[in-house]
Amino acid sequence: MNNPNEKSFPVSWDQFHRDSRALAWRLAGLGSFDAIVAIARGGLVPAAIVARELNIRTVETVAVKSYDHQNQGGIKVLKEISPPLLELARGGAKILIVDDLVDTGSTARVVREMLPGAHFATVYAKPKGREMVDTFITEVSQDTWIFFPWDLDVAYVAPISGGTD
Ligand SMILES: O=P(O)(O)OC[C@H]1O[C@H](OP(=O)(O)OP(=O)(O)O)[C@H](O)[C@@H]1O
Ligand SMILES: O=c1[nH]c(=O)c2nc[nH]c2[nH]1
Ligand SMILES: [Mg+2]
Repeated sequence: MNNPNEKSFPVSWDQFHRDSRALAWRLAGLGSFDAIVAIARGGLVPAAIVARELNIRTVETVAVKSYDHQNQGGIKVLKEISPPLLELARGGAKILIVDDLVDTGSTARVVREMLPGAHFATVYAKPKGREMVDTFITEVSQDTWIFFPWDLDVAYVAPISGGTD
């Protein structure tokens, strides 16, 4: 498959922490949540930061795989939400779903169906998927690939002039 991501948006740990905290500030204005469901793997880091900021101790996971590197495949649910969490939701608890980003919205659609009344929050959103998210912090264009800090390393970059030193 050709890579439709012409632009790249690399995010440092520092920036990701700031953006996740900004998400927590915004969510704090919406009242309290009883539990978080993190969409693993990408949602684990922002979920931990939001859980710390909002003092939410019940953190559940759902594991969804949609991409191999930058190529989207079929959606696979690798780990379902646990029955006690679903029971909590059915009993009227306020559930917050957290992911790192929404791109096409496919992952969000699948998880929303599992928890219809939950609030869905991501740090970043692309235009195709933003309607699927209740709260996000930064929008990036559809042709941009976001590089998260856990996928990056410090590496040499050639000078703008094209030379090697
Ligand atoms: O809106 P979509 O087009 O569905 O894309 C967004 C999803 O894709 C990425 O997960 P990925 O499938 O790469 O798995 P990972 O979280 O384990 O890296 C990202 O973490 C989101 O969960
Ligand atoms: O690291 C990632 N960056 C992205 O922009 C993206 N879109 C879907 N899945 C993604 N993973
Ligand atoms: Mg993911």
